[in-house]
Amino acid sequence: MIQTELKELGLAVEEAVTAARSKQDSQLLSFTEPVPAIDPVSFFANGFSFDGGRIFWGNAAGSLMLAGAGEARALTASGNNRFEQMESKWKKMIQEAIIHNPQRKPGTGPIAFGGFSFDPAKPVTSLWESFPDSKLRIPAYLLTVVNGKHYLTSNIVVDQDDRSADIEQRMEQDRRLLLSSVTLPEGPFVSSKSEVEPLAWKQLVREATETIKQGETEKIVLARELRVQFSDKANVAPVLKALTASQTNSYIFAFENEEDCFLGATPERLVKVEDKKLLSTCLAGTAPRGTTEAEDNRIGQQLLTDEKNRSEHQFVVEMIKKAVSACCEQVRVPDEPVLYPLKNLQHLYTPVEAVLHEGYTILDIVKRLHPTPALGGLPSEESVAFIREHEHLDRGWYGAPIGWLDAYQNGEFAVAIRSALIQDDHASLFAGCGVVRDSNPEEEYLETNIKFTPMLSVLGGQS
Ligand SMILES: C=C(O[C@@H]1C=C(C(=O)O)C=C[C@H]1O)C(=O)O
Ligand SMILES: [Mg+2]
Repeated sequence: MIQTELKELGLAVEEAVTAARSKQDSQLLSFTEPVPAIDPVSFFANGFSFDGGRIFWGNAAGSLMLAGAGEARALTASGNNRFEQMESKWKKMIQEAIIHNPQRKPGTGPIAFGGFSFDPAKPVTSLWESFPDSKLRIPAYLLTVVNGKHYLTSNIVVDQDDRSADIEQRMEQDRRLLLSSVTLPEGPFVSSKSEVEPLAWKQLVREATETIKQGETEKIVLARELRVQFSDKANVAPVLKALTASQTNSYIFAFENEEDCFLGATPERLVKVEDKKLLSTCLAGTAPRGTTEAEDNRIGQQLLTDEKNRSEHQFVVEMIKKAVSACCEQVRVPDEPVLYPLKNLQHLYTPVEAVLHEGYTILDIVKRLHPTPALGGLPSEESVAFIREHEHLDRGWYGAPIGWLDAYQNGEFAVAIRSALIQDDHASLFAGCGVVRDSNPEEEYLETNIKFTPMLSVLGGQS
């Protein structure tokens, strides 16, 4: 990494052009500067015409938001060692970049943002054909809002025959467009919806409980799909606006790939790393919210003591604790879960804190954690094999890590649940649940129904 001391954009661009000429290859320049406040959803909306697609991220704490437009570079990897491949591609790219980012705030500079498929060994159907096994994108333009301060990072690929003046002019035009105020278009409206094979899904839940009773596994997470048709091509920006407003306590994410957009509001952190401090989350076990405070409390208390839900949860705690302990010190995990309330439902929640051992990166942790028993099952290999063989759904990026990392060893990945894949005038929504020994197919079916509601309502499918 060449950390430039240059203050002026013009000088940085000239330095990049000179570097491109001397190595006779393209040069990535990343230039970060403070900018006046702008709503990240407006920035996202303004970015619709940039090649490659847009990205969006808002963390559950509300302290970091990212909005990106265009694609300066893309890193892809496939197969079993996709996390290692990604790590080495990312390191190489950062080493060769010219980076101007005096303040080095988390989530600024040349970040890589993207996701991974749930199971690279499962055949891909046409549904997810534009989403590779794994893809991290370095957006051309990135707005970072961190602790209320706004930064713009421009990631520019400079070629040997580029002229500095032309590049600066193009950047000036782009930033004027992206930072301008905008009126958001109308959100989508669902004209029809259809559940994919609900009866076959319930039957599969029954089969999973049989498999568990035979002692082959202890927990298997099964998911299903709900398809919705819109009256017109769907606009994503107003959906993000609605999710940000309605789903507090959740990570709001979007990854647009050309015409398709995968987005959601997930409560489930996989891992966060900042200054070597690691946070992970065990989230499993579900109940609805009550309509009155008294009813809500009663349901919550029941959830906290319910054996079936506690067992779903405990499998996750044990696995995450073990995986984190293998590469961290000072691992702290409370003995008992607490409630994690969301708009439409509540979960059992156990936070995990630790300090990363020297030499480990966030992608090492993502690799060790994915899939946790919150999305795969326990033991992992057997439950994922069951899902691969029996589940009809092509999960694609659903249920898998989505998030970002920066050049300073910070990053955060969430588990992409409560999500939808929007494709032009239709979308697929995904929801799953943890099947254990005494799961009841009808109850699990109802649980997945509630898990569809956060996305369904912002897509104009429910009041
Ligand atoms: C699989 C999903 O959620 C997971 C399953 C849960 C459960 O079965 O209780 C709860 C939270 C998540 O771990 C989903 O929302 O699609
Ligand atoms: Mg459950």
